[in-house]
Amino acid sequence: MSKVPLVRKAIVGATLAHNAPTNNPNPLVLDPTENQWTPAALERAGSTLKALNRMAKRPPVHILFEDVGFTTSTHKEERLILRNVSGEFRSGELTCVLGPSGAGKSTLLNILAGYTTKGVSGRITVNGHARDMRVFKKLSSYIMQDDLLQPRLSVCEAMRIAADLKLGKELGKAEKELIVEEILQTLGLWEHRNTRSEHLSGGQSKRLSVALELVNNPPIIFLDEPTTGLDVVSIRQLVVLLRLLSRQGRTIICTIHQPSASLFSLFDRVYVLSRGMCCYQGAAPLLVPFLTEVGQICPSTHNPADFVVETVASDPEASAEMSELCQNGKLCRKLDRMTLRGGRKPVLHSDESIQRIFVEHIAKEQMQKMEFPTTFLTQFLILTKRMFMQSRRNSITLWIQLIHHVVSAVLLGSIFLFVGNDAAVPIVNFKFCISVLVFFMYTYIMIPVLLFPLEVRMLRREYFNRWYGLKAYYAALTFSSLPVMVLFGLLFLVIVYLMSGQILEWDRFILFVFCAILIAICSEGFGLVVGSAFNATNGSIVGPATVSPLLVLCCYGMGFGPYIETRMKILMSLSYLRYGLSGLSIALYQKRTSMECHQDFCLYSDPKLILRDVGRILKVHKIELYGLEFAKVLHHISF
Ligand SMILES: Nc1ncnc2c1ncn2[C@@H]1O[C@H](COP(=O)(O)OP(=O)(O)OP(=O)(O)O)[C@@H](O)[C@H]1O
Repeated sequence: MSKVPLVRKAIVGATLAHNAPTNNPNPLVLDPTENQWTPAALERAGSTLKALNRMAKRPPVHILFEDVGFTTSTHKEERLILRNVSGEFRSGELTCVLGPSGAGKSTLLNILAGYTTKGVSGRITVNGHARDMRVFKKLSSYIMQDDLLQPRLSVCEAMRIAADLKLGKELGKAEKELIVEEILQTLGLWEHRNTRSEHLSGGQSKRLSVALELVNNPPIIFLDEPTTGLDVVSIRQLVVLLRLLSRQGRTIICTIHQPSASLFSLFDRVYVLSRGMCCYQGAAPLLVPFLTEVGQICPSTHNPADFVVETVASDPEASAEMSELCQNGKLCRKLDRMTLRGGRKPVLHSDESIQRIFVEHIAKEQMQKMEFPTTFLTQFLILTKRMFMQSRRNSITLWIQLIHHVVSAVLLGSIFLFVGNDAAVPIVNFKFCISVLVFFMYTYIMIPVLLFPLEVRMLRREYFNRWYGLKAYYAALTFSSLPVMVLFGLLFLVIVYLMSGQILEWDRFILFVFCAILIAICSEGFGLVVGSAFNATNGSIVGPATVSPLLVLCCYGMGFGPYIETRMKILMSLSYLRYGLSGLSIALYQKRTSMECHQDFCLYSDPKLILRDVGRILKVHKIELYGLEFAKVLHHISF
């Protein structure tokens, strides 16, 4: 019998037993007729995630913030986005941050999660200690509104990679498998485990985002607008799931646009923001009595969430009064006893026990001294494997690249047909070198300029949630692009080298290929810099616009090489392309016999003269060394 069915049986036995009478295979999908969070549903869901909680133990987290302000400044004005708001989010509770559009909900979440740090004032404490971002980032997960999933990976593959990166050596392979399966079962994704992420529905994608972040069992999870774009059923499933996660001792904070009345009742705590001020903080059932205190009577037929948002948005006076009454978040309306309708009680810890567990956890973290759960080498290997898998499955892109290389090679070869050994047209052969340079430059700059901005959005989530370091990511990215670059580049170069009739000597050809690949690697590094700083639209303007002057500088001096002015030489030394062009022309002309002359007189029969006159002066070995060093430096900078 295979291991997986055994594991599955062990984990979900109880769940399936519960589901049998209702014939409901997914513990979180409530019956269509079941419009409430019933004891049965809670019991079904509560029987899951046991392995995760047992194996990846984490301390509960209370987060307290006092007088948090956020100001943005432009050259024209300073804008106060958050006005000294206070509040507290506790473990075992599901909190909803409500407010009209532009109230500052995402800003508050960004600040609490540590995503925004500049321009922030106030105090944030975690379990009574000042927030230490190094520890806090390992304990928290932030699921952003526009989170993208890694394409071309199945649900199971994505989860396994997340487990390898986030759990490291903390757990063995079998335990990770168990956790992955348990989470997928709980989130109702097990039956879609072999579906690629790009084929998942909106609700399933959101659940996968949550599943990926759950792998290391973070005790605090922030979600920005997790329900955007989902239908009513998916929204309900997701909120029910979040409630289950909070019931197991986690602190879950999410912003939600207009929850329905039944959905609103699933939240333990509500935090209302308006114009950067806190207008209410406390238990969801106490919101309506609070509104009554400020003269805003919510009709019994009205959804309290809609009512409060409408009130604070349309009535600034009421909003100010509410803010004053709750002291901008300092006062929290609490239920005497946290009661759940028919469900299990949340795991609530005493403040003293939380303090003790947390201090122990910090001591353990400080002993480990590791910023990420895995070493650089492990991150590099896992990421390289993931990138190889993705590029292998992206067959259309590979075909396009292959056709691009072959067609361009045949075109270039036809233009420069058999010019390689003809002393009558030496400058034409030099132009051949420039054409090869331009091909590698544009091809390998434009790929990252167009594709990397999308990748950056995925990278942002994974890096922020401490999956891996940037060095490991860029090393894996460069390494994983090498095979395609070398293979297709070689194909291109074989075609153009033969068609243009260059001298057939192995060492010459190898040096020519080596220089061309170095140009490609440097150009890719340049493209990554542009792609990480600009979106695809701006990048496709900035990329070529930046590289064009470098191209001009690299070709300067053609025909009057020995007379290039010193200031121009200095400027030219800034262009990595110049070193590339020197390398290519040296590969073709250095130490070779005189070129064939089919006319009475050929000025450039001696290849040394060509090198001199096109500005590739004869200090050949020095140029080569500088070129390689500069290429290395440029590539490092791009890291
Ligand atoms: N970095 C920034 N620079 C300038 N203005 C900002 C910045 N960040 C946020 N704002 C402004 O702060 C206000 C609050 O933005 P925020 O995204 O937090 O609102 P929100 O409540 O999440 O709105 P929505 O529900 O529409 O997403 C908005 O007016 C926004 O324009």
